[in-house]
Amino acid sequence: MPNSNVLIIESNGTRADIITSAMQFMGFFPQRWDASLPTDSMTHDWRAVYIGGIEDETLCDQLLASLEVPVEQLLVLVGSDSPQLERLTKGGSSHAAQIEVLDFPLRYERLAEAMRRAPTLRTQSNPAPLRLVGNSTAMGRVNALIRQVSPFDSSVLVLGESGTGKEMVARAIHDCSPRRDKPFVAINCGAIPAELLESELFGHEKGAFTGAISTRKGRFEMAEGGTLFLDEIGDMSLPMQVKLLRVLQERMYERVGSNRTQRCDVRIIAATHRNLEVATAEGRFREDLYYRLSVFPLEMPSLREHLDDMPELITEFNQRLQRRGLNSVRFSGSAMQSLRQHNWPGNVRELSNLVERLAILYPNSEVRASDLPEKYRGTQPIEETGGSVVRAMLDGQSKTAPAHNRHLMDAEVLLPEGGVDLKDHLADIEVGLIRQALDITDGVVAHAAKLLHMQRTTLVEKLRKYGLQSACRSNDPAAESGTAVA
Ligand SMILES: Nc1ncnc2c1ncn2[C@@H]1O[C@H](COP(=O)(O)OP(=O)(O)OP(=O)(O)O)[C@@H](O)[C@H]1O
Repeated sequence: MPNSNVLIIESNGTRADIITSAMQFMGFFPQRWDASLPTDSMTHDWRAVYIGGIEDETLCDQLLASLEVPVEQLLVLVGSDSPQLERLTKGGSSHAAQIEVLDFPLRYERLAEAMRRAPTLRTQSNPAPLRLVGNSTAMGRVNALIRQVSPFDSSVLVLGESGTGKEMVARAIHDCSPRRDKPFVAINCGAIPAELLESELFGHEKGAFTGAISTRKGRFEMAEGGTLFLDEIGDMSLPMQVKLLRVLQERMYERVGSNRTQRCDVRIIAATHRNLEVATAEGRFREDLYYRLSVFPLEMPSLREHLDDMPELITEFNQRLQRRGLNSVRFSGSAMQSLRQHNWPGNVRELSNLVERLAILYPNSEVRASDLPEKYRGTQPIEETGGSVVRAMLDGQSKTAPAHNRHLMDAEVLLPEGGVDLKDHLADIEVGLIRQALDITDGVVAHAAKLLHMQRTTLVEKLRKYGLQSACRSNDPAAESGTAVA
């Protein structure tokens, strides 16, 4: 299995089956170790190894060594009754990196939590890293700042609305820095309950608190030599802020339950969508910590401020979909015009989600303005005016459009600032009006044709051209593709 990323070393067949299925369910690619496998068939993109019933210490160490993954990049899961448990958790094995102990019967949530601790691998076989896209002036400024700050160890504070790419920037800084071959570890300070955050950040000793069944490394230790990304720092509790400040000042910390002080060499990049100056003024964020973190502030533009990057961002998201084996999607000129008018409160993440949604609805096809979900259709004057005229006609039960209303339609057509692809735009209007006519006439093609002042046969042709047969009544012959209707 060339894509295997979790190695299962377990002599008990039932146990091996359980772990393998759970890993597959979580989207990993487990491979069961088999003594008959040549060792070189096992050099893959390993992320974790499960060690269960294996008696032979030397073989266990040899297997770990053969994985060819730097120790700090490997999660070692050990069965609580494994013959290797004591040796591994006491640090007797020179290979053990991050260790998680699993009890049986296995609980899915426990396994999922343990797997979330698997450090991101940075091996040559890793999938292509995500690209930070953008040639606009605003993104050009961001890229220049990334290049300027990367070579140094200064703390960076990335500010900006949700979904603007703050985490991507943090990764980009790490990837351009001399620490690039060391781990990049991210933690969302807002998502972890305050009482657990300390042990998440600094680790804990076995027995430090109820549930601390084994010694565990914290994120600082996992990021040693590399970069620690503290997301949503503005949500950190005040007592935790004090502890973090001490690490930033002294570069030292203790695991929870230990009085042994550990030194750390970690670059800090923090991010928040909150206004930390206001939080500081209101006493919710320590001023001294704020100044420590914001040595180099980097403000991310909202998507509204770099709309020119939208085509390139869409191309990037399509490529990401294709890498996941999904379809891509195209946008017509008028659909792009509509998207430019949207406010994008969720920023680039919202755009990425929209592209994925439309790629599922319109696989490998072109999305027109009228196909967009309603809130993205913007204020395309032509379509909206057309729609309101037809609705007004029907509200008044009139079958013909008064001349002054037609004039009103013409009067409200405004040429967008950047010009318009006229053919495309007119097709959009046509599709929009046909859809509305069918809607109003309950899909009866003859009635819709009358409303549109055209021959029924002409409308049937258009329905075929635009693939709108499904909008007709199912017993209307026009609904059947390829049916010639006189
Ligand atoms: N310039 C960009 N180029 C390519 N992808 C981007 C860019 N900016 C954001 N993205 C994508 O948008 C999504 C959100 O980005 P990211 O998680 O970095 O945002 P964030 O600001 O950290 O969000 P939050 O504040 O919610 O944590 C991700 O899928 C990311 O890959």
